[in-house]
Amino acid sequence: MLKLIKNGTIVTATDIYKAEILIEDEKISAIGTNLPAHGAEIVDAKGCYVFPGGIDPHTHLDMPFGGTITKDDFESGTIAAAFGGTTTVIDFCLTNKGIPLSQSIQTWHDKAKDKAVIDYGFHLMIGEMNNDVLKQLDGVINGEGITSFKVFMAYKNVLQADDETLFRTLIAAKELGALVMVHGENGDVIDYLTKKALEDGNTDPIYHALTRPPEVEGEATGRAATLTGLAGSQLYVVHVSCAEAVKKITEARNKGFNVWGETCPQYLVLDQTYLEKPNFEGAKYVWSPPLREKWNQDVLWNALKTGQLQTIGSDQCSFDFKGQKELGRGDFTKIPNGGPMIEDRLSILFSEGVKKGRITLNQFVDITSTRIAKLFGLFPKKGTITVGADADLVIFDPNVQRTLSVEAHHMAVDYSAFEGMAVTGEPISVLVRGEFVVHNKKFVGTPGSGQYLKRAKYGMLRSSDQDERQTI
Ligand SMILES: NC(=O)NCCC(=O)O
Ligand SMILES: [Zn+2]
Ligand SMILES: [Zn+2]
Repeated sequence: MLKLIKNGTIVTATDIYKAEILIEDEKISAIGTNLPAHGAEIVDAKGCYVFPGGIDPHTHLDMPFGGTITKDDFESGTIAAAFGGTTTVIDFCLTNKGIPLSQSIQTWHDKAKDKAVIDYGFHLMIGEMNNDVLKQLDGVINGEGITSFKVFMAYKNVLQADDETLFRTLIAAKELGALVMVHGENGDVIDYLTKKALEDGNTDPIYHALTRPPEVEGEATGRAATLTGLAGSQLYVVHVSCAEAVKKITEARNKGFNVWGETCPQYLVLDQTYLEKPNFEGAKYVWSPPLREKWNQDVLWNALKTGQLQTIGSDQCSFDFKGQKELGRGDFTKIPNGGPMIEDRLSILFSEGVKKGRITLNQFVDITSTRIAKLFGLFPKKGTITVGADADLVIFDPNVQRTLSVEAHHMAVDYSAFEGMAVTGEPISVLVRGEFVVHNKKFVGTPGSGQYLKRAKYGMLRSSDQDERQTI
């Protein structure tokens, strides 16, 4: 079925212009003015921007963590993502030591395949590195098209890997063409500080933040960056929350190291005082790294503006307040770490970023979509509006005023991290490969219609699942 999007303003990472978009067989087949309709369904985007679909490089859907399992799975999570203007997620596939990687990947395929309403890929957690794991990586990259690995430097005795594992993963990634992602916090120091806090009777949610000071994020980020330079490899630091970590990334980049950084909407608009909310409500804001003193927000916005940080991920990892976050009443270390952000990523960046003059409209597209597609081997199939690209499009009204709230959102979780926040701008309709998933603010998608994405190696282009081409 043909569709013709008319009267909208197309925005890419580089251009802003008025034109029509013709969609045919899942792809953009023409862009121009006065395009022949050929019986196409006409989609009126008057007064709206047309963005490439958002790509969320950092989600945890249907993930066991903290003695429970995230509330949003691949169905509710991707529906919420679509309402927020995201058409692709890259979720973290957890692994267990000694278990074949293919088994863990299959578990993640099973979680996603009948549920996702938008397209999806996986990053693979590396918890140990040895010859047996090394042998399996060729299949992971060339078979599964998983071209990014995640190493946790925190969560001691749970997910944390040691420095040898990180270093060997960096070396392997360089040889194989993968991007290494790190959760940059010093897990050993955090482990000591949390034990000490509990011994001293400090059990409230605020101690989650006080036992993970910015220095432990800066130290781990700097260590990972140094090891990346030594290995001549490539690194992507997830969920950067503070000035200390931005500084380490900037220093590494200034030395010419291939180091990239992501921040998240929560660090841009919320601060550490949220963990002090009474009646244990601070638990709603417990995630890692923690929220920081407010002044860090200016540093993060400036880093996005100047390119010291390049992307924004949601770090969606949602737990209900009732029954899940409450597991940590009387012991903050038992509060499941994570929050619900998948739906609000674009809206917050647009409203607080573009509307307030902190970033440009083109930067907004680059930060939420294009750069992510390039770093994670999806460009130009995803991440831009061009002939031949997947017709993943967001029709976005830049003038709607609304309030973020648990009643208005579509995540399965029982609270909003951004409750009461006024934002300007809203995705009105969202298409994935030419089909509406959200149409005039109503969900019209189908669970299971989302496709698994095999991604190109680091620095390579991807036009289809089969096609990997020249270095960007
Ligand atoms: N961020 C968080 O607290 N939970 C999700 C897991 C992670 O990204 O560290
Ligand atoms: Zn993390
Ligand atoms: Zn995460």
